[in-house]
Amino acid sequence: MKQKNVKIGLLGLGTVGTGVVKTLQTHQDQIEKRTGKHIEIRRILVRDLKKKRGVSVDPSLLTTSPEDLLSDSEISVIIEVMGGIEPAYSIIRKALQTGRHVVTANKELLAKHGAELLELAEKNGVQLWFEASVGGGIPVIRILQSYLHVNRVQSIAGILNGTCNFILSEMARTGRPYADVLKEAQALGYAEADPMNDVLGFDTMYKLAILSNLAFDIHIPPTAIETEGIQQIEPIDIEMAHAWGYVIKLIGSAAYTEGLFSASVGPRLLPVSHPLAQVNDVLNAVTISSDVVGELTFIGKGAGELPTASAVMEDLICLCSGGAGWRIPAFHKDNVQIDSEEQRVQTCYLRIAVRDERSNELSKRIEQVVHGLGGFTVEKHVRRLNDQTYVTYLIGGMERNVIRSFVADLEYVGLDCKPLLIFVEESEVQEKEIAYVAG
Ligand SMILES: NC(=O)C1=CN([C@@H]2O[C@H](COP(=O)(O)OP(=O)(O)OC[C@H]3O[C@@H](n4cnc5c(N)ncnc54)[C@H](OP(=O)(O)O)[C@@H]3O)[C@@H](O)[C@H]2O)C=CC1
Ligand SMILES: N[C@@H](CC=O)C(=O)O
Repeated sequence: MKQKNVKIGLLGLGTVGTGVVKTLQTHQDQIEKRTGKHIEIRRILVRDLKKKRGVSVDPSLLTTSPEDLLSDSEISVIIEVMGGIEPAYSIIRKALQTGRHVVTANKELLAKHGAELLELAEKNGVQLWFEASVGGGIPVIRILQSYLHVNRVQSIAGILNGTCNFILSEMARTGRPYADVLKEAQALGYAEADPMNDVLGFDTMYKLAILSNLAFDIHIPPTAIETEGIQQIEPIDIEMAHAWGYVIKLIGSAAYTEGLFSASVGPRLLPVSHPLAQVNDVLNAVTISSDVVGELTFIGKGAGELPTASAVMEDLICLCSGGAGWRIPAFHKDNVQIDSEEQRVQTCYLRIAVRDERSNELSKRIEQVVHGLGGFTVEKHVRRLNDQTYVTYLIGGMERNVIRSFVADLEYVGLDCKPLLIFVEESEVQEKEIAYVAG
């Protein structure tokens, strides 16, 4: 980038946009010293001109019309921190087509339209940067883009959603209910505009799709990733997991070997000794396993105003400094063969909640069916809470799809027992097996 004064069009002045403006206000000197450029925010697109802002900005910069940014020939970089598909997608397309570089934090947009937008950027001789789209302040995109050229990445696994990690850690620390902690995550600016994107696992799914595209040099649409959320987890699940030596985390993991890609997102029981088990609060962690360097793990704040603004600003600074020597990210168009994880034999946690008088009958039936399907009960616990009896199990020896269809049947036959199934990430249940427990 040749010009000394770089003029920015900012799309959005919410949590991340506010962090970007604050960081520019407090770090302009350092940026100038390091890049020789002066950064100026020229226009800011918002929805509501009257809204109270968390940072002081000249009100004349605010506009509700994207055209005010796109028609300003002085603007050479668009920073998109508004979220969602439309109007972000159309504005970014126009920005790239009219020769503007784009920096975005929008994981949904990248996961769904990354290949097309990167191609459009290349065609128009501009760049599209998206470090903030995964892992908040952790520079994991940069690592995949610019550090692992000689390595073949075999797998990626991690905690990729700050909101869910905050909810699960806070529930574990305080015993507070899920809905209560979700509200706090929203107030702290961690959650998406629609927090269902966080708790149903979609945000992690988008991030895992982006990482997979970059790490494995293949095209992975987000729909290829089996996804479950944390919305059904109750304090008792966290407590029982803990009693049996586990911690519950929302994990996204993907592997690519011999042309086969497999990936999933869902709550998992991690043994307390697992490296990701002690990654708490809003922290994210990503482990990349590759053939030459081995395992690399990165931990840092995965959401929030300043950590995310840091990633956006680092992209902007790289862009201003030429971004030399970095591989244009792949996002190849060829589709890849998807391998289901459903045939995997995996230990699982099963919880049912029933009215007292039915708990004995139902739990006996569950144990018999599990046994009949080749599984075995490793642990069992019965707890009375309010007007319900919670029966929790650790079950071994069954394929994912077999236990899943058994649990679906429990619901199908009208047993109002609120079943919850969570798979164990790593386990040694063959050694810990105690016996088949039947009444
Ligand atoms: N929050 C976080 O910790 C992180 C967020 N991200 C991503 O960054 C992006 C922004 O997130 P966040 O800052 O939390 O979102 P917010 O909801 O806090 O802010 C969104 C901003 O965009 C503006 N906006 C939204 N839609 C429109 C529209 N149609 N027209 C004009 N303006 C619009 C809003 O205007 P107004 O204020 O007037 O309503 C608001 O200023 C998302 O893609 C998110 O996934 C990525 C990493 C972390
Ligand atoms: N809602 C997201 C924000 C960052 O990507 C999260 O909680 O991780």
